[in-house]
Amino acid sequence: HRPKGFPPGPRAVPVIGNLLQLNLESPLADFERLAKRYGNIYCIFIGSRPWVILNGLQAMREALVNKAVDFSGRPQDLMVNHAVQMKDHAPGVILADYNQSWKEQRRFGLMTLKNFGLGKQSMEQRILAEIRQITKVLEENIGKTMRPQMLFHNAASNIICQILFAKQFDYDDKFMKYFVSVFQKTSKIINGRWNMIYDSIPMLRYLPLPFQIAFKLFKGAKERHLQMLTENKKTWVPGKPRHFIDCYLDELKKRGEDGSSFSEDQLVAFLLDLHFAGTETTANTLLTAILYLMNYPHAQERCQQEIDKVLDGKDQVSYEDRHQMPYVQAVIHETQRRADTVPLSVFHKTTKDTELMGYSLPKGTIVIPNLSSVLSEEGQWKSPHEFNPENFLNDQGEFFKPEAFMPFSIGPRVCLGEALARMELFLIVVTLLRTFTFVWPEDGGEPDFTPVFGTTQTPKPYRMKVQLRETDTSLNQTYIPIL
Ligand code: HEM
Repeated sequence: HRPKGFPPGPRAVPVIGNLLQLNLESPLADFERLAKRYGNIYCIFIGSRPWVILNGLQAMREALVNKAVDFSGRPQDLMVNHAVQMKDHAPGVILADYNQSWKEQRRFGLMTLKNFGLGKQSMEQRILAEIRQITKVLEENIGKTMRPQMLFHNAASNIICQILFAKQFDYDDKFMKYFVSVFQKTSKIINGRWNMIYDSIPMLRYLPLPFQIAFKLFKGAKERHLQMLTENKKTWVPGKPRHFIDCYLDELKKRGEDGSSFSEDQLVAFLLDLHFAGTETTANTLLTAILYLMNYPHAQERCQQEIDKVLDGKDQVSYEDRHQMPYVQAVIHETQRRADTVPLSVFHKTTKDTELMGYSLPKGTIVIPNLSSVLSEEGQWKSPHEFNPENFLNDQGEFFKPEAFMPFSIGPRVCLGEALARMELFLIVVTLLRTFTFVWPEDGGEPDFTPVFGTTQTPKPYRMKVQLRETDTSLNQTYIPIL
């Protein structure tokens, strides 16, 4: 049943709604087709429930920024809630509804991440430490062809683990491998065929279908995070925080029983949120970066020239150097645009009866920001459908960021880890390109740039050839024969 004044959409059938009209492997092409037919706001039915899809910059800005309060809720009764949320009073931050508790947790999370950027053991140092591990693995593979999937997942996971637990794991560590695998698997189950089926047909929820796997995996992940918390509590010294857990425990102690939203259950939920969101997103963006750099060797070479010029005589890159590297910045942003890492954002919900571009949306309507549609929207980009760093360069060759660049979403729910993610992408890409050249193997076949759909999209698995750059003399000694 379509409420009065509701956005238009395809006719739905009872019980399953529009389910059979969507390609459940990836609904993105269907969403684009429906936008052409019905406009930038339309509605589909998943089961008996309407989902309103927002497309294009204008609708996104109108809802998420101009009417931010009305559109910043989160649905509470979808498969993802049932899978991730073990306790009602501890929703964490990603899936928390728009309320005081979410505000407190989010503010604390932002502050804590920011404070890690200060002091001696700054965020930048932590990332650079991880880059040394990546470089070691790549050095072992010079002249060889390797699959980089695990490497970048391990590295991204390790950076967030340094913040959460002050731990940098070896790449064959069991704890780390467990989480990387949980995140890879669940990211595909919680957005795709299985969540749509679960959310459409409640009757099927108890059958042994793949969504049960997601439930089990998240439960296991939470148990391990709880273990981490229990262990760290034994050595916690109030007022001397070593990592995120300690900061949270300090806050909890400070607040006492003040009725705020802080609790150990919330902390465990927060750890999972940051660990998950911090691993899959950055890893898949990096994988996309290498995929494009290999297949656009001129772009790779131009980055290397810029890097060599700016870093001449320096030991290592610093995040400040980005201001002198407009082309590298453009390439990284273009990679993010093409990676389209979180295509449908995290689902939103209206917090009250509201209106959007002439349509009425009752309180509690599920709203899906189709970020993917903005990242390739015609009229917003010089080359909307191709890889072209010029999308981010003006006529003077200076870096600029078009308004339609929103891989982190916009508005009050904008990605909490944006600053960290951008720092990671810059430091990692620059350091790797300074030392290595990445080459698409001769027997690599035609590259396929279409990502595999999920909450986070993944480039199709590929192989890369690692070459040491000729300019790096320290590792590239020439043999001089003795006469
Ligand atoms: C390239 C990397 C990343 C991308 C593309 C990305 C993208 C996104 C998007 C699209 C959202 C949903 C925003 C919305 O609901 O409108 C989000 C939320 C979030 N992200 Fe990220 N993210 C990235 C990295 C990270 C990292 C490294 C962290 C952890 C430190 C993180 C933590 C979060 C959290 C906690 C939220 C929930 C915010 C809230 O609901 O208030 N993300 N991210």
